[in-house]
Amino acid sequence: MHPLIEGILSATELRMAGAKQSFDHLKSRDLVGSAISARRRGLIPVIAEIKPRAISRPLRAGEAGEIARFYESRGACGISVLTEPTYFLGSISSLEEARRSTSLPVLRKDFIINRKQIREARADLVLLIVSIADIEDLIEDVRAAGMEPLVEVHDEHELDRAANAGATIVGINNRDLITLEVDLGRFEALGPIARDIGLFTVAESGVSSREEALRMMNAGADALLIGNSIMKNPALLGEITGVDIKAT
Ligand SMILES: O=P(O)(O)OC[C@@H](O)[C@@H](O)c1c[nH]c2ccccc12
Repeated sequence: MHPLIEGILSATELRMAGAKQSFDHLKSRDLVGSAISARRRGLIPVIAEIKPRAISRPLRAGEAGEIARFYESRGACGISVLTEPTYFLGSISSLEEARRSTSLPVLRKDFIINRKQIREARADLVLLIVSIADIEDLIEDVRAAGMEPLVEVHDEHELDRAANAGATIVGINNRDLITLEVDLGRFEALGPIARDIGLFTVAESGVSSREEALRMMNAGADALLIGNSIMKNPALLGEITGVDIKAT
């Protein structure tokens, strides 16, 4: 494992020792339905990520809500919010703000390794990374809390594990968690296999143009997850989804 990821995991363990557990059971928002409706409107379905690390500073109060509303206006079908504070500069309050500010399904992006973390915040989807977590148990915990797991895989072995554990939405990460390098060929190799077994597939990481987005769609992606490029240049999102800005 990359030393950075190891550092994040130990910081997470420490933080969780004193974490609060608050939770409401409001109705969950449906990512699959939202992605399908985006496609019906002729848009590329993008889960747009709020990722403070990409701009090298934590967000100001209110900023996560503003970004979420902007993403919604540019045709996003979902919002992803990094909540990991130590390296990614994220926060639970950004997640709550983003969810309050739009009606889109919101994905909590963090390094979830225990069930306490799952009940820390209300999201619609929770990322579970096969290579770091005991997903066989955590998938059930996420569903018991009224949310849906988005299970992240990097290779065929992890994909099998996700499918056997009951995942229905999988994220195929183009970024290698050991070298942190991006290769869009990873989704092209694994996406079709995941689709063939009936999973909803999200192509994660490394997309920074309409062409690259189309490349992932041609490989069978049901949705894309994009962070860095749109945090740095938010106007890019409308180009990628294909939204008609004049109509918004
Ligand atoms: O910023 P990018 O290259 O567009 O990637 C977004 C998203 O896929 C990436 O942030 C991500 C994918 N899996 C993760 C797990 C933890 C933290 C972050 C991630």
